[in-house]
Amino acid sequence: MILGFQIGFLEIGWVDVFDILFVSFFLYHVYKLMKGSVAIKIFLGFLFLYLIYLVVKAVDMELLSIILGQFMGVGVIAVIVLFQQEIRKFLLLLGKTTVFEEGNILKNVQHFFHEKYDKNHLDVSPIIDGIKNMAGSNTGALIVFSRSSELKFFADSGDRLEAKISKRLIMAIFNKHSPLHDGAIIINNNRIVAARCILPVSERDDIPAQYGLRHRAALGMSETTDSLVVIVSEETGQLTVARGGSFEHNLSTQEVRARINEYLSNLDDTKNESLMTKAIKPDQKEKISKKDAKESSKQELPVD
Ligand SMILES: Nc1ncnc2c1ncn2[C@@H]1O[C@H](COP(=O)(O)OP(=O)(O)OP(=O)(O)O)[C@@H](O)[C@H]1O
Repeated sequence: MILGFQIGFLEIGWVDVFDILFVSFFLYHVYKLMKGSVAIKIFLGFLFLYLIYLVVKAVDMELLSIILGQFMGVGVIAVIVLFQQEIRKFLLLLGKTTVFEEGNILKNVQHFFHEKYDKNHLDVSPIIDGIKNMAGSNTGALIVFSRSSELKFFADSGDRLEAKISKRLIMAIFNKHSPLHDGAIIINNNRIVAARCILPVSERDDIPAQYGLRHRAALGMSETTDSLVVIVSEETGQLTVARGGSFEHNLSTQEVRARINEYLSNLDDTKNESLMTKAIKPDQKEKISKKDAKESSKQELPVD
């Protein structure tokens, strides 16, 4: 061992320091992933059992340490089964922060040759116009923006469209009588990739009761993927953005436009924390009335 320093009888090497730092970093990220979900309670239960096991082993309580030892032996399998959702999220998180992310290598090459390359070339205006109209008429909508991949897994859960974006198409999809209105649309690379997509539902237990499945699905999608999800509430016409496992509620269409543009231009990577400061709080129960939503839509630019 490369000796670093000594505290009393403890010899601490630099490798130990890195080991401790790495484990702290790992545990912190595991905690962040699980925060607010039921899994954190199971995780703490496991941790508690493991600590008891260590104590029991240290004081040589044979019978108990054999029983707990058996339990710890199958612990890895139990952990994989119990935490499959979290492990999936963690691996996705690892994947999306590496150069191997889908499209990432290509993007970097394009960046290298064309500094001003705009990744998505997305004109947000028709989408914002559609959102404005849907908010005014209390038409529920779920719109997923993805800057890096077409989210194939989720796109395949719905109906492939590969359609050019237009305000009328978006409104037609989410029209209550449309066979495509249920679920989410996915937008990537300046096209509507798919409609009627099923998103993963967040398991967080601190989401206020007034937010139903549409909001849960948006939050779940933002937890598991690097996407930005816009929700138009059918009940209130209120606009919400979900990103990185947080909500921003009660946004104006201009604010939604800004969030989408920031997301697509990558600016929010560094500002994401500050943008998402309005994470859901139990007391955040204000709802925009139908009238307010209509008035706010009138203040926006006229739609074509
Ligand atoms: N897993 C899912 N993936 C995609 N869309 C979903 C999912 N679950 C529900 N939805 C959509 O949400 C709709 C139900 O919304 P619900 O009223 O429960 O949500 P809400 O959050 O209260 O929204 P609203 O404010 O619009 O009422 C469904 O009709 C469906 O279109």
